[in-house]
Order: sequence, then C-alpha cells, then structure tokens
Amino acid sequence: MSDLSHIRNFSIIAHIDHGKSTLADRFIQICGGLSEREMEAQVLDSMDLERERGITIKAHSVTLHYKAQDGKTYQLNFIDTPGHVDFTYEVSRSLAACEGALLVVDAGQGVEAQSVANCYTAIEQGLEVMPVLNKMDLPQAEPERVKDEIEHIIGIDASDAVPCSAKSGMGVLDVLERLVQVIPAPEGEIEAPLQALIIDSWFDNYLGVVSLVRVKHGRVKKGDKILVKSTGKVHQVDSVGVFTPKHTEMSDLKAGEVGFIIAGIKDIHGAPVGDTLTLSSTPDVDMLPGFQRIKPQVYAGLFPVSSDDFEDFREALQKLTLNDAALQYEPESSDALGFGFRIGFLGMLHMEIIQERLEREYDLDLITTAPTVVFEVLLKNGDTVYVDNPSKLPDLASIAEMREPIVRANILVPQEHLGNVINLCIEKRGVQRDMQFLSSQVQISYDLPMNEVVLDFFDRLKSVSRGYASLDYSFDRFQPANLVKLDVLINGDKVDALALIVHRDKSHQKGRALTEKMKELIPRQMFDVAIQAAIGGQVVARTTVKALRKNVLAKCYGGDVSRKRKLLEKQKAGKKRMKQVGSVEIPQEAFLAVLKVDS
Ligand SMILES: Nc1nc2c(ncn2[C@@H]2O[C@H](COP(=O)(O)OP(=O)(O)OP(=O)(O)O)[C@@H](O)[C@H]2O)c(=O)[nH]1
Repeated sequence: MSDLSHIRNFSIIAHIDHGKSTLADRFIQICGGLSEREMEAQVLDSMDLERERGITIKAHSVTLHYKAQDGKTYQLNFIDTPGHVDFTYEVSRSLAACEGALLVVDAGQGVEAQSVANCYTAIEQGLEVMPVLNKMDLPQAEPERVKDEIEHIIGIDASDAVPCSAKSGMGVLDVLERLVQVIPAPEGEIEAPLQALIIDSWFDNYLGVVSLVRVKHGRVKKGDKILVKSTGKVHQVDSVGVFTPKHTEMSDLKAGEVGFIIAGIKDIHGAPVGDTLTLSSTPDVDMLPGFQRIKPQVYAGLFPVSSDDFEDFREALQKLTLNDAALQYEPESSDALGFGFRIGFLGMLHMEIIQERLEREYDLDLITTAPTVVFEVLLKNGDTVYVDNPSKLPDLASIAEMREPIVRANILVPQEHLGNVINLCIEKRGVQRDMQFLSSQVQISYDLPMNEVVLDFFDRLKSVSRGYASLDYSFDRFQPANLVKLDVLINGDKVDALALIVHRDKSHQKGRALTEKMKELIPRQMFDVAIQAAIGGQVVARTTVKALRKNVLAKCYGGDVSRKRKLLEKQKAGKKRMKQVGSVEIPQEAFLAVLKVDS
C-alpha cells in the first residue's frame, strides 16, 4: 500500500457570498503559495468577468503545503467551486476528486438551499463533510442558531463546527488543523497502472487544452504516452504539475494527487470532462465513473446585428466552447433576423455571461431572442420531438400532446416571508409537495413548470422575501400541459423570432402585457406600427406605435452641414442593437420584452 497519508483532497461548498473565495485566499496566504505582492484580492476568481460580478464561474484547484501541529507537512489539494444555482454541475465534478468537503456557512445568514443541495451531493459521493461557521466577526453572527440549522436542515452533526472569520483571519488555522484530522487521506496504488479522472478541461491560447485530473492509481510524467479512454486516442504528455495557485510544473503526478496534464490536445472534446486517462501501455484499465452529461436548460437565438459579422460570430462561438463545455449551439436561420445560432445555456446567468463575453471579448453586436425551455411534443404519428425554438413548433394539426418540463424546487425561507413565497409559487403554477417548519426557517418544496422558473423566478423570489429566501432546483419530468404558441405580428407580418410557447390560461394576459411592453420599447418611426399578439390566427391583443410626426433632419434644413452630420451619426449610434424587420426597426429590448412582463 502506498503511503498517501500526507495528502488531503477537499472542496469548499457554500452558498453564494458566504465566503469561499475569501477563505481560500486565507489558506493560500497561510501556506505561502504566493508572495505578498502576488496576493491579489481573490486570486482564484481569475476571469475579469468573475471578478466584476464577484462570482466564481469555473472550478480551480490549488495545491498547498501545510505544516500542522503534529509536525507533519500535509499536501492540501483544494478545489474551489461555484455557488450559483446555474452552475451546480461544476460542484459535483469537483467533489468527485475529493475525500472531504468544508461546508462553509455564513454565521449571520444561516443555511441556504444551495448549500443543502451541494451538501447532499457530497454526502452521496461518500465525502466527509466538515462544517465551518464563517463571518464570526460580524455582530449579527448567531453560531448556535446556525449550528442548529445545520443539524436540522442538513442532518449532519454540527457540534464541532469550527468558528472563523475568513476576513480577519480569526480561527482559520483551527479550520486547517481540523481539516487534516477529519478529512481522510486518499487511497490508491502508486505502482498500479495509471487511472486518472478528468475533472475539468479548458483551452489555453498558449498551451492548448489543459486538463485538471485526479490521479486515482499509478503515476504520470512528462514524455508518457497517455490514452484517452473514450476517444481511444494517444497523446504525448508535454508537462504535468499543480497550481499553487501559480502554474507550477512537477516531475510527476502520483496516485491521490490533483493537478494538470498538458498533452498537445488541440480541442477540448479531445479530453472530455469525466473521461479516464491511462497510459498507452495499459489500455485495459477500467473507466472511472464519469459525470452526468450537462444538459442546457434554456435556449435562445443569437443573431449578429450586421449580417457581415456572421463568420466572426461563428469563430467566437467555436473559441468559447473550447473553454465552456456546457455551451451548445447550432446554426439557426430566422426570416426576421437572418442567420445566427440557437444556443443552449445552463440558466439565465450563464446566458448573460456568454452574451457579455461575446460582446466584450469578440466585439460583436448581437440580438438575443427570448429564452425558452425545451418542450416535449407527442405527434399524432407516434413520434416524440423536442422543441427548443417556438417558431419550430410542428403544425398544431399534427400534435397529439404537448408536455412541459417540470422542476422540483426546494426553497428555504424565514417564516415571516412564507406567505409571499407561497403566493409567488401559486402564481407560477406551482404544486406544493412538502413543507417543514424548522427553528427559524421553513423548508418548502414545489413542483414548478421550468418555463416559469428559469426566466425571472429567482429574482422575484429574492424580491418577495427581501433577499432572504434561497432556491435550489433540478429537472424532474415532462408533464402534459395546455400550451399554445403565441405569435407576434408587426404591421401584419408574423415575426418568427418573437414567437413564444405559453400556457393557454395565461396566453391572453401575456399577449396583452407583451404588446403593451413592446409598444413602450419600439421607437416611433415614420409610419404607424401595429403590434399584434395572435394564437393560431386569432388576434388576442393589439397596440399601435404612432408615427413620428417630424423628420429629425427637418429643423436642420438650411442650417450648417456639420450639425446635420452629427445628428445623423448620433442616430446611427442609436441604431446599434436594432434590427430591421420588414420596414420596422426593432431594438434588442423588444425581443426580450417577455422578460419584463410579470405574468
Ligand atoms: N465580515 C466578513 N465578511 C466576509 C468574511 N468572509 C467573506 N466575507 C465577505 O463576504 C463577501 C463574499 O465573499 P466571497 O469569498 O467572495 O464569497 P464566495 O462564497 O466565494 O462567493 P462566490 O465566489 O460568488 O460563490 C465578500 O464581500 C467578502 O469580503 C468574514 O469572515 N467576515
């Protein structure tokens, strides 16, 4: 048996903002992974966008050396995980590389739904969960209440929960001491054939594909020929190493360790997450259990404002998918918007992030259509089809049954906001499944149509509970529902990119709210613009954007030319993010009007 007793592999799981990244920074500081000068605030959140939004999107690993009170130096490999509900899949991936997890709970805020969900994932995967009460420096910290919540809501012993403040540093050493005591060392054989699990892969412009792996058995070093089990392809290893958090090459990676492998792989699909690596000399090694394939939950069409940008857009998407395996896309053509792509996202936050990256990093002007979930449609000929684009819904006459995706949502909310949350769930066509009163919070679970949840539910939930309710949800099943396609007509022409699939009971109300909203968003033009909402040819709502009376240039006639040019330029700039549909200019906001109506 190889001696791996000095290794501890762990993740930090916590609800968003409870202090994972801050605690991780403290560990790095204590264990000397970076000099003072290099210790930027929140080193782990390396992407600009992450830093700006203050959220962790990609999981990262860091290897540190900690000299414990028992005199032994431990190798700590820890993996940071994102806390937002859109990125739950990253969490289970990170956990697969670990023997333990720190459950970090804000001692003022208490347990939140996301931590519950992630904690269950950790327990299911057989990890030792160690509770940590963070933010003890805050006057509102209530360690006893929060310990009670951990025991009652999650059901693990919290009597030994370690109090600390990641911000001031108080208690952080106690966290490290306890960690090396309670989290088990990994098991594995260094002399056995190589068996390594790919936890994450990303594309680096200089290095090609970098894969983060957990070595289960054996060892791997530079020059080795590795075999990617699923593709059967062999690659030569250029380098192996760890992040300290600096990229640091090592002579080898051994059983029990977590680190990177770079092997001249040019495409992220050449080293898929969840795959097993071995050496080409031992091709018969078993595959390790992988991860569930990530399925996008929300789809939207993205179209370049200028059709000349289509090729640039395609290239940008290709590059983005190198880093983001969750991103899926296929070409889409719309009568109204021309050529673009239909893209699948994990949730609205993921969609916003991708859109922002495309615009910032690739300088593209894009129009996004209203996001939608996937519907299951049973046709009269017995076929089942999945529809991720309302305009592609088969002809009504051929449909036997429409089914919508249902999620099981778990919500934790303080009692005083319970009524509001229940009302919101009812408004969203929710069916209550369970309700439990705990010391200060209530745990409720609802079955909700995914369509109602993905768009604005999270924001609405936060606002009706003054920020206190927390949410976790996952797809449960498809269920028959009375759904219809709501078409939008602009000056009599159906605009495919504006079509929606909605519940029949809400269709008229939605049609009215939508046309009203679009009336506000579509600027006045030289002629009247009629906006209609229709279901199967029957108009259910109608509004008109009245014609502009004056020509903007009229008052410049005879005036100086430069002023006129300036006005025209200003108009041109204002036109950005507008799309000419027929003879009408429609701004980006109008395509997303559905997100702005409360129904
Ligand atoms: N007062 C106090 N504030 C803290 C403490 N730990 C973290 N914070 C603050 O809480 C906020 C969130 O901390 P982060 O470390 O970014 O939280 P996170 O859990 O990593 O959040 P995500 O990366 O977005 O999932 C920051 O403003 C921190 O400065 C603490 O011990 N005390």
